[in-house]
Amino acid sequence: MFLRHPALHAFDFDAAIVDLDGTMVDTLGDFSAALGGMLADLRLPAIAAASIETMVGKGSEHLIRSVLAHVGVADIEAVYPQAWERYQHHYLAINGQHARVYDGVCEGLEALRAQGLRLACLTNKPLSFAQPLLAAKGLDGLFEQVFGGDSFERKKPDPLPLIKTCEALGTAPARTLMIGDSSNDAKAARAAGCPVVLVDYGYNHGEPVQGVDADAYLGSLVELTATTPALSA
Ligand SMILES: O=C(O)COP(=O)(O)O
Ligand SMILES: [Mg+2]
Repeated sequence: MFLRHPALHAFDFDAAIVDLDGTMVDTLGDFSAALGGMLADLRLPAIAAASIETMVGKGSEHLIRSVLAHVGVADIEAVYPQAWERYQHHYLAINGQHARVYDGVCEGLEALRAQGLRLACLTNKPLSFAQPLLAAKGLDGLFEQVFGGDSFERKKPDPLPLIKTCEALGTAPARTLMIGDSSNDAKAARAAGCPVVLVDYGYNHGEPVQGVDADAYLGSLVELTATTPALSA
């Protein structure tokens, strides 16, 4: 199939790999609630959601270490094991309750599937957080494969998770489109040889996503649908 977006006319795809946080679901409220519970349990100061937003995208371990540094913990590794245990406890208790699916996600992905693309979800979130979240938001049925930040030896921006996801789908990276919201998705895609589009409404470490090397930037996943014959032919 051909995608409608002007920058993508040259590409022909068999599958798409879709990021979760900041691309399909706005999870900042969940991150904020879980980290708030963790910090309270550790008797540490609270952190604002705006600060958390800049730290999301490289997985839970990186997020927890960044938050501990931000609130002034000197010996992060000494606190880390308990912080991770408390974070996991709180996240699983509220998973999805302070999160919402972005406009256009279901329509966009259903249209890609209707045109024959195979879909996988690849997130840096732990798989045990990702699976219940997708199910709670009614997104789980869209994907043949779901992989988390702990599914492979390394996380995005390393290309390994994308290469492994292409292998699981049985598709060539050059014919597998990465759809993400951050430099982690784009760097991983470039290194794996996958074309990549980025949404402009997610979390990119506080930086405008247009500054990241990608094939196109989207305001909504519906922009990926090939409903315009003149453009999709
Ligand atoms: O957990 C994170 O850091 C973000 O996960 P993502 O890969 O779905 O954006
Ligand atoms: Mg993301």
